[in-house]
Amino acid sequence: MSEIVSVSGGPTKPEIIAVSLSKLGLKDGDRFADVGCGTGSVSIEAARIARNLAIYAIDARKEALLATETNFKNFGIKNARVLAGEASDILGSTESIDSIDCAFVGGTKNIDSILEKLVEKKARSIVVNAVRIETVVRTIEAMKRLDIFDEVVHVAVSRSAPIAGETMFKPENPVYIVVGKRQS
Ligand SMILES: C[S@@+](CC[C@H](N)C(=O)[O-])C[C@H]1O[C@@H](n2cnc3c(N)ncnc32)[C@H](O)[C@@H]1O
Repeated sequence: MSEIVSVSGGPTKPEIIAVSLSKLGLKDGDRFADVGCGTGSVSIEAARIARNLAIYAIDARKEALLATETNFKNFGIKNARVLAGEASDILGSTESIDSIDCAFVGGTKNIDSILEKLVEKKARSIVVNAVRIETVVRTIEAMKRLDIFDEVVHVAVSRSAPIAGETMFKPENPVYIVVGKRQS
């Protein structure tokens, strides 16, 4: 089994990916956008849940794109396009992507614009991960303006760690999972 190549900010912790993808509700054949893909770990897990996904992995950082390409190759991810640049520009262009069914947003720079573009692309389900409270509030407000706000889940995970031959728990940074659904 390959080890995932990491970059700063990623990979997203597996427990956070699990809750995020369960909220997303992927279906076989969906067009899935991994916005701010970092290492691509969310796309890799998404491809285990749903068959024949068309994956659009987007990041503005060169090192993230290189890690995603390596990880996709090592984990046998097919039918994926790795797109370089500002997500709101890429999602706004009809040349790169004509429609999206579900989107995971792990990179929240320009979140208002990203959400607008995902709604224009007819996304039925959007999940945003945020650690800063200001980003959480901005995301909720933008989703309410766009009439897609569903819920926020605050996830706090503690992981076992050895101590003097026994076991203690160390807390991970809490993450807010903000969920948007198309009303219809
Ligand atoms: C926290 S990391 C994502 C981690 C990723 N989910 C993983 O599992 O590796 C956030 C990433 O989003 C990217 N990013 C943030 N805002 C962006 C934007 N507006 N457009 C493109 N990339 C963005 C950053 O470059 C960074 O690589």
